[in-house]
Amino acid sequence: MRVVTIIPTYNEIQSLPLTLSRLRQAVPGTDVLVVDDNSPDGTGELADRLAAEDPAIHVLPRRGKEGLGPAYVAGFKWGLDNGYDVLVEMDADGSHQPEELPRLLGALRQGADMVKGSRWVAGGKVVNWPVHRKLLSRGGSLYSRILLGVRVRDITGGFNASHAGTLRRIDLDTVESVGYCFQVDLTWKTLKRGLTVQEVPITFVEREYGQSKMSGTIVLESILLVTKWGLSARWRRLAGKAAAPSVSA
Ligand SMILES: Nc1nc2c(ncn2[C@@H]2O[C@H](COP(=O)(O)OP(=O)(O)O[C@H]3O[C@H](CO)[C@@H](O)[C@H](O)[C@@H]3O)[C@@H](O)[C@H]2O)c(=O)[nH]1
Repeated sequence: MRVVTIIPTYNEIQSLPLTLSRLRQAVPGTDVLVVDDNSPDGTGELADRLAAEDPAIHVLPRRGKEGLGPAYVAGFKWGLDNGYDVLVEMDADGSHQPEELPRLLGALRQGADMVKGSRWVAGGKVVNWPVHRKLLSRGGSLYSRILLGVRVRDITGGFNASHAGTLRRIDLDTVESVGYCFQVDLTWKTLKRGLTVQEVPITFVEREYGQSKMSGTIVLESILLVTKWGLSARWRRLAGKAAAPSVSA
């Protein structure tokens, strides 16, 4: 099973080296793709230097800050073009623990089409996250569950693993979300295809270095897109054009 872990970066110069060394130690078999949006702090150049020292590390440089969604779509296309069987999403800032990746990969091996690291299932937790971020994350997942009719507890979570076949079934060119709503978008598209999404508990640790790129624009985009997808799914069901989505989680 050829695995690539895709790490999107924007201004992560302090966090990236430790995240990469922890990842390579915890899962020596994974290749890594850093997708950098021309970070002004030199993260891209640092990633190039690390890639020169380790053939398992690759870098996909992009023109400028275009958002998490386009960065992951570009990373997925690179991974599929290069023949990987499993594509992992992981933040650069240390909030996702590389040591937990083997459990995600194990669940994928046992048959799930997509595995989501989850803060909000039994056994999952967050460390040092401010109250407003906990509320935003839980509120976003609750809103998505109600509107989309799915059971996933942590649909906005960004520590995920998917089979190449799962991503091939999703038309990546139809991904419209630019910000963190991409995580909901990908999960929703997976469930809509009748594929299975399994949640595995993880511990999410607030970053020590740098800053979150969460913004009001990202929240607004999420509300608008989830509302649109939810209403359109209801309309299609009422019009008899679609079956109810799989609610498996
Ligand atoms: N290439 C690229 N990377 C980006 C961009 N914006 C953010 N990133 C990268 O995406 C990762 C997550 O960004 P953060 O800003 O650290 O996210 P967070 O606030 O900790 O958000 C958490 O909650 C979100 C909502 O639940 C999750 O979607 C996210 O994965 C994470 O769990 C980091 O590696 C960051 O550098 C972008 O425009 N381009």
